[in-house]
Amino acid sequence: MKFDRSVKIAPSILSADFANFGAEIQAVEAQGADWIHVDVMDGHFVPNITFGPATCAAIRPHIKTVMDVHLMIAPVDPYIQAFADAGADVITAHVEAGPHIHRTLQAIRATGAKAGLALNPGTPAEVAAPLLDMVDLICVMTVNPGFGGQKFIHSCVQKVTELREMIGDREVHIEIDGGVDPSTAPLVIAAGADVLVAGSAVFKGGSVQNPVPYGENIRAIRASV
Ligand SMILES: O=C(CO)[C@H](O)[C@H](O)COP(=O)(O)O
Ligand SMILES: [Fe+2]
Repeated sequence: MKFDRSVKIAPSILSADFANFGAEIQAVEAQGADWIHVDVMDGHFVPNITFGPATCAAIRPHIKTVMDVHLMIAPVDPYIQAFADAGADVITAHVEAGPHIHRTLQAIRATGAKAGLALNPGTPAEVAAPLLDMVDLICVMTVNPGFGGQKFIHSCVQKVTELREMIGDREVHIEIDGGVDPSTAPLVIAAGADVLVAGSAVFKGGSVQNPVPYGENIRAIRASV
């Protein structure tokens, strides 16, 4: 996976048809998705449950681009190798999910996957400062994690500005996750983000049988920035 700073749109399959992940992924990629964002929730770190490494392994052959796995689970460390074996290109863990984020990031990189660090809306940018040389991506949550379709929290935009400044010329992506649509995307891109996760804003109005709205929705976000 080569680093580049261009704007990337990563549809979250949290808003896809759970009985049809393979076809949904192929549809959004055909309609212009740059990465595929995969939300793993455990009903403990967040109040919702999605799926685990077996589902990730099953959908992997359908992804031609980048498999971006967002782990909303605690603990994280016992499961890192399983998600790497499932074919994740990026594995993102939350700083709030345990006491040893430094060890977690080391363990992710040791698998060969890119290491992501996610920050909840209530977590300040400064927590990332000692970790900047250990991360390939910082995921700024712009909703409280657990559900799709929530409202973007505007106070998080300032955090993106602070992180962009802290990152300097390091090759670290800033990803925005939650409530991204054509009205909020320009705010975070202007602040320095380059990866836009979007679930409801990409999948709305379309289906595997009628994927054209997926393309329209992706193009609307791209055109807005
Ligand atoms: O991590 C997530 C929720 O915890 C999802 O990636 C995020 O909410 C995307 O959904 P939407 O674009 O509908 O807000
Ligand atoms: Fe996510």
